[in-house]
Amino acid sequence: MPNEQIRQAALQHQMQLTKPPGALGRLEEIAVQLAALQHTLHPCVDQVQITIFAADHGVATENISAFPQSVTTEMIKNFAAGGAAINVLARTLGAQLEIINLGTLHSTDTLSNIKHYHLGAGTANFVHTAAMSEDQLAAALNTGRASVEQAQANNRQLLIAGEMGIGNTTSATALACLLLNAPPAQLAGAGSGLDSKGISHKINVIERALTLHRCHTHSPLEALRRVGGFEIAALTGAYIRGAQLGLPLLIDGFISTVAALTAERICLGSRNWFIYAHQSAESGHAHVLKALQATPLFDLAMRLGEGSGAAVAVNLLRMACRLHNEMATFSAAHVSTKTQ
Ligand SMILES: O=C(O)c1ccc[n+]([C@@H]2O[C@H](COP(=O)([O-])O)[C@@H](O)[C@H]2O)c1
Ligand SMILES: Cc1cc2nc[nH]c2cc1C
Repeated sequence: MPNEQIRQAALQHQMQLTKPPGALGRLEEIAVQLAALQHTLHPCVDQVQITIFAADHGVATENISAFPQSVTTEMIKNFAAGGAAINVLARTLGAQLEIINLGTLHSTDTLSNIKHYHLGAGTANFVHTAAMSEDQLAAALNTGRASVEQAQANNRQLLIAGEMGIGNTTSATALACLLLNAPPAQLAGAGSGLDSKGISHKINVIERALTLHRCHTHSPLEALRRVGGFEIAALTGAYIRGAQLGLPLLIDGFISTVAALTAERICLGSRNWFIYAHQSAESGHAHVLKALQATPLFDLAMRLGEGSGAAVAVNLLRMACRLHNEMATFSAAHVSTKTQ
């Protein structure tokens, strides 16, 4: 559990800093939350791990994305070459970046700076059958779990687990519909760029899938197996393990938040370790955040994924920590707050 005594002490410390109490708004909340999560009065997020899980989705053959499935593989090559948004952000932050391919249609095996776990050439098309077998689900969850254990062994202070996979907003939407008992029309959005006709078709595809799976889905794990993706399961495993190990987890956009909700449903209390970076432009994100009682830090109308919104939030967290740790107290600065 987050340390309640430290949380109270950190709150007290904020009250003594040379500013009107509360004047640094959510920066104060962040510092206090990180203090409680890290069990220290001096929170710090200098050492950041960013892990991106990538995979393909069988449901992409239903024409539910603005981009062809081959883009997943092409983007993994781009990650390997250092040219994607998350590469730039990770370099800016001095963060460790790890890319894990869990199973794509086309092989990326020749790329030496990518980790490969070939669970299949993407998931099965969940309009017709379960997306994953029991073994594939277990392997994907384990991959996420192992990546977090390695991050902890490397003394990382903050984890960002992100994703890349053409079609994964359809998978994440179907999963959120099952977990929240919500209709697809409420949660489905444009993903990487569908127009309104494309969104209507996407809703129809998800409705057909839910008709097949709903009555067989009696647990969040089974929902994940039936309509999830390899990378969404890896994210879920990473979030559960991060919470178990007591590592603060910075959550990115729509797909990441659906995985965070899945983690919370599988392992109650996981969400105590989540910090929500941003409100994605993907329309279903607001609903999923609400279900987690989450208020993200900012809304920049981003909808990229690959952990990018979370990466943008890191410097806010760092500034919150430094303000908490380095500002003078009223007594140290000899500032009297007594009115005449
Ligand atoms: O993170 C988000 O909120 C987000 C919203 C829309 C799209 N994406 C990214 O776009 C891809 C999925 O879009 P789509 O339309 O193919 O389902 C996938 O690689 C995600 O990382 C991500
Ligand atoms: C080009 C592109 C880059 C991405 N990064 C994460 N999701 C993505 C989707 C597309 C289409």
